Amino acid sequence: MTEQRASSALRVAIAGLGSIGTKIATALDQGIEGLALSAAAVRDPAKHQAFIGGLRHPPKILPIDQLGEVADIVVECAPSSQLRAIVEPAVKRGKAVVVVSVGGLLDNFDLVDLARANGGRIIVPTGALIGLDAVNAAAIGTIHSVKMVTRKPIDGLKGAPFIVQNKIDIDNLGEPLKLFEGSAREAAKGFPANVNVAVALSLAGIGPDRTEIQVWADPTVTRNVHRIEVEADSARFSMGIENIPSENPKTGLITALSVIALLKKQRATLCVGT
Ligand SMILES: NC(=O)C1=CN([C@@H]2O[C@H](COP(=O)(O)OP(=O)(O)OC[C@H]3O[C@@H](n4cnc5c(N)ncnc54)[C@H](O)[C@@H]3O)[C@@H](O)[C@H]2O)C=CC1
Ligand SMILES: O=C([O-])CC(=O)C(=O)O
Repeated sequence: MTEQRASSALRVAIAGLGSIGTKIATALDQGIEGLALSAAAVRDPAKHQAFIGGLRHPPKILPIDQLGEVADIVVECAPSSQLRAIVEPAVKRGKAVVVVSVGGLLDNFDLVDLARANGGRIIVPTGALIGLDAVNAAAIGTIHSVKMVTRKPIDGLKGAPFIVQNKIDIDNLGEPLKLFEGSAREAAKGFPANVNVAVALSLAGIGPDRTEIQVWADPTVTRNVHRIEVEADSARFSMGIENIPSENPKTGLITALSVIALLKKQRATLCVGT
């Protein structure tokens, strides 16, 4: 990147260098047109020293609430418990925040008003899902129903609050077990690290209370499988995706790629898809 291009580059900061964050940091470090990695926040700097030192242009390491001071776009990819601490200071400064822990937005929806009041933005990527462009388009008309069925391997569901609180033994399942059926809002409470996709789907369409979801623990699958049916006045469509888990078994590999694709669009001359 020339000096002139570097100085006009959009500065991106990453909150959380886990499964998703490290892939985004690597992509930015390798070069995305018009973007530069300016900073990152980590919980335990010693643990990330080797990764950060291995980057061509190591970013500054800052506390999560300071990322908006050195970035135009902050990418949130930490646990949802950290969402507010990351998003609030950034949108107060009028910055854009890409939120992947989108389930956490439901209990912090005032952040959207805060962003609006300060000229900030909250951007939810398609993430581990598919087809939010079509859902957005259908929502311009009338969507009658959105139904989603999620199946995950046992490792991808372990520790979910719904399973722990209801003392459900999923370790010895011989066949698929339906754990939950209800709204995306309720699902996000019971499975905060599993159904961000359902919340993203709901925000693109008819909201978290009307979007219906089933969550299955399925010992017969090796991928995170999501199937969606949308019934609208413009179209009826079915979508499905079978995500290969990343090193975090709860998180599909495609999630980080979705954010990288979104970042690429920020300065791309040719943009395809909404
Ligand atoms: N929207 C979507 O489609 C999807 C969203 N997700 C969500 O994305 C988020 C990130 O997922 P992964 O990268 O797989 O998680 P991960 O557990 O691999 O990484 C999270 C990172 O955040 C770090 N962290 C925790 N507290 C921190 C703090 N106070 N300051 C800085 N860093 C901190 C952790 O040390 C860890 O490195 C999760 O909330 C997950 O549920 C996951 C998959 C799909
Ligand atoms: O990666 C997936 O398949 C979906 C996921 O974890 C989430 O929505 O949080």
